[in-house]
Amino acid sequence: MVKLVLLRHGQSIANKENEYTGWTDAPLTKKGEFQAKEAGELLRKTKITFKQLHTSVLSRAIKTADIVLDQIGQSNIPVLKSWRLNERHYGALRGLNKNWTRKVYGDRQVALWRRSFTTVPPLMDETDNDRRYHAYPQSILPRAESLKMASDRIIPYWVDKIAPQLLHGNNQLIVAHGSTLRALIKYIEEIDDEEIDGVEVANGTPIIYELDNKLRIVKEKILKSEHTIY
Ligand SMILES: O=C(O)[C@@H](CO)OP(=O)(O)O
Repeated sequence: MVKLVLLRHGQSIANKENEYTGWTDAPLTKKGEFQAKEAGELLRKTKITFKQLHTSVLSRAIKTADIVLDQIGQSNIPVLKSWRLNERHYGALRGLNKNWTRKVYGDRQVALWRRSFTTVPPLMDETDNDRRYHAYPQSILPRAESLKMASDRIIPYWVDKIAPQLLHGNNQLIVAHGSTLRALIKYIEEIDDEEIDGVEVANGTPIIYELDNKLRIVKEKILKSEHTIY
């Protein structure tokens, strides 16, 4: 049985400040580094050997991945980084405090922005002018994304880079972001559009799937530590 592990990065400075983050490159806090280390320790005990690690181009995920690989003694494996695994783009909301937006726009609007499948946050005027995206045409870079839009750029990555590896029996580790992982969980577990708003992914908490040769779930386990907070 092949194994797929999903892991959300440790706490970032923006998580700590309760700010919308998306593609903002917020670094890990000390607590975030600790959570990554703890996730690595939990994974080491499973003795899973990975063939590849997939992550985004955002430093909170890359740093978490580095810490985990070090902890599990597998820093030698290939690490693939793709903007397709970036967090969902929060558009003009990024940098704003979530509680402040609740006061100004109301709980219902904030719940839609944060957890609905199709609601698009307010657009930024321009796409991100950051050199890590310069190789891509403006037309494919978002100015804000619903979870559905994020899913539409994440699933092709799954189909091209992850599923073929799993079908060859190669265990895969994905270190990414709350909504990137919600999109993948929705796809893997075939969760309805209306039900996905109830799915939360905690920082630094590995989710292990055992999959059969058609990539159907045989077993799922969440490795919680005593510090896991949803
Ligand atoms: O701000 C963000 O980018 C995400 C993840 O931290 O937050 P939320 O839980 O609101 O989708």
